[in-house]
Amino acid sequence: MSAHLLLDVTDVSKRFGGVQALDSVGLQVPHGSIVGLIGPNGAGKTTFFNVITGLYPADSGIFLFDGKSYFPQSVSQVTKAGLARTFQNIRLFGEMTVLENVMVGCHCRSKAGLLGAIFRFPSTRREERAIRDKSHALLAYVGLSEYANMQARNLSYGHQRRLEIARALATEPKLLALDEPAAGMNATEKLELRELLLRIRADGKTILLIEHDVSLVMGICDSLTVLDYGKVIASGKPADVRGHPEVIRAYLGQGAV
Ligand SMILES: Nc1ncnc2c1ncn2[C@@H]1O[C@H](COP(=O)(O)OP(=O)(O)OP(=O)(O)O)[C@@H](O)[C@H]1O
Repeated sequence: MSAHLLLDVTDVSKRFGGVQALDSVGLQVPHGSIVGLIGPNGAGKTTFFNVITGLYPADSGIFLFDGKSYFPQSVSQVTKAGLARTFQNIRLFGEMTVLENVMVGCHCRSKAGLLGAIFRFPSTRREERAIRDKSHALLAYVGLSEYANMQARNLSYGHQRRLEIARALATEPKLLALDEPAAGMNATEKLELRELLLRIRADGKTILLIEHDVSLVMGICDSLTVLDYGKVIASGKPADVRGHPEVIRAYLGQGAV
């Protein structure tokens, strides 16, 4: 494994009945980069996310994260290892406030156990205050401070997507995996998202991105991997992938060249 790779997976396969959703897929994500995973509907992108984040067991595959073997067998193990994700269909706690949603993310790094929660030791209270402060800082980072006390379900769609990113960042990930973060956003929200993703990379995080917005993907990704029917059909720099005949045939179409 190359030292500059944060995520290095090879030969990942996953079958659902008669559908080979992933067929010997390999994908490498260098530290500090934004890597895009693209392809037509049903190509296997979300399945790949589900496998690397422990939602679905892979049928086979070799998984290396930050130089170590890792086995994505449960979401909590994967989060602890330093991989956080968002979902194509937003999964916030709608009845909780915006701030509380981020605090939930912080709790996976907290030390207080059940006894601390019941007896409210001074150390537990100190930790709670720190979590609250950190959550406010994260809301400021994604531009949602003014909505901290609003119920999450009342946020606009674009803001809900930003909140999901803040909650994922709260787990202190090395790798942030985003599943179609621009879906349903208007042009202004997409521009703001682009700036946010570039800032996250500039601040030293690594991003793996599924996204159908071709101009966003081409504009911010350092490299791309393209899936079609569960197989990698191309990977490389955006400019090279854009002109790849298989990618044009399967996904981009002639108009994109
Ligand atoms: N839980 C599941 N059970 C059965 N089949 C599934 C399951 N999840 C995905 N599939 C199938 O696996 C294939 C890949 O689906 P997947 O959702 O990973 O594609 P995708 O590239 O993310 O598509 P989209 O861009 O539409 O989100 C599809 O044929 C899909 O129907």
